[in-house]
Amino acid sequence: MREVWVRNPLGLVTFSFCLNKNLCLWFGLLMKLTTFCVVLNFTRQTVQEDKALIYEDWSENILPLLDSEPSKLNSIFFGVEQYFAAKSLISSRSFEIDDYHGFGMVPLADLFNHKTGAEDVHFTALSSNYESDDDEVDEGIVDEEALPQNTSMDKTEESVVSDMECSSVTEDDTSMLEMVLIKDVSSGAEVFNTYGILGNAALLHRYGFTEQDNAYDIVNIDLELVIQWCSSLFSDRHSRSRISLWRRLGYSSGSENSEYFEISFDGEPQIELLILLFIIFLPDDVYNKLDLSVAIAGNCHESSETTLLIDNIFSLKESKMSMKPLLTKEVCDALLSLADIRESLYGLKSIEDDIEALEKCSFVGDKKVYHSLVLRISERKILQKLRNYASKSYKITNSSSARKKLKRATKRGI
Ligand SMILES: C[S@@+](CC[C@H](N)C(=O)[O-])C[C@H]1O[C@@H](n2cnc3c(N)ncnc32)[C@H](O)[C@@H]1O
Repeated sequence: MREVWVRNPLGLVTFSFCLNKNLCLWFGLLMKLTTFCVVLNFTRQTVQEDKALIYEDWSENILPLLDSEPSKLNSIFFGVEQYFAAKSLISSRSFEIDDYHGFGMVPLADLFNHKTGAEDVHFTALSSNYESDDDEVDEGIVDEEALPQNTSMDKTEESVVSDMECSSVTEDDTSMLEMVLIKDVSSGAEVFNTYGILGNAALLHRYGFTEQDNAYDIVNIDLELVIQWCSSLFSDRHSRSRISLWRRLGYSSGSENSEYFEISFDGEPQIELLILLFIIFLPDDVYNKLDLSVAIAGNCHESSETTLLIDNIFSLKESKMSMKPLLTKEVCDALLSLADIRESLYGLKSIEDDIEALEKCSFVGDKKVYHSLVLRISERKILQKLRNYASKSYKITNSSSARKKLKRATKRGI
């Protein structure tokens, strides 16, 4: 394995890593073995699923070695707890390099701490072999031409760079990864990378830390929780049939036992949740018509009313602009109830108690307590925004329908 300094055509000083493909592939394989999902939507279920997968890996790959006779492994170092610890360490220091290399641990690249949306360095693929359908293969891989043309390196460093092994780097070298400084960094300041656009639960799960005021933070509401709430208002039969229709309309996602809805940092619920709540509150006759239309199949709807409803629902999926019709009083009240039920999962302590505890807690002292408090507070603030969203949306929808009623009445001369 070797590393070289190179200058790219734009004059950016970059540091390239020569990847040992076998090493990368090995770690890639390791990552795949445990199917560690590097997706935005980390949830409680993801943590549980990952734990189960890691346990499965350990049982399949390590346990037979321990059980084999004569075993050369000291079981003290190869228990499941040790396996979890090693796996966490690897996971916190590896990332998806690109489509070609998959997951890997890149020497030096793991030096950088993460900053959401304000990183100083990017990793770029040198060779066209890395190119995927998208121009950007992952958050760290960028188009060099889009980068700023200045660099914080001074002349002395540049000349050192040009003296080095530039000639050994070719455009088609599939083993090269380039690190580009994308903005000036003051001398002595920390240089940050980004591990991606991740909410606090994802950061905590994968890397063991959180960020205050993380604009990509989200809260998940499990489908299970929605089902429980629904069953408290309606019969089980009602809940089951409405959820089934929602699924048949194609709005469910993920596996049946790990479905959830996201609430964005601004408190906006995922449209799929609004559609489900809307379907739950449909009057029986409208529900029956819709159900029949869906059963009859595809697009040959019998009544124009049903067609309109389905069309509305489908166009809602494409455009956020038309979310308003979904925000009926019942749906908004349901959102308020769901926010309360979700909040009750944090236990008896109020958000104010959490804020007070965070003020007293030091970042360096008890990291676990610190980061769990940041996560709780951030999520609870999002739930508060969800409540504001529900109250505000209802007021807006209500006042606009009141205006429409007034207009109609005026036209009729009432
Ligand atoms: C790839 S390493 C980064 C370099 C690391 N600080 C080191 O000591 O080599 C990833 C780990 O660094 C820590 N880390 C990275 N960014 C952080 C941040 N913004 N705040 C707190 N810890 C961070 C976390 O422990 C994470 O698991």
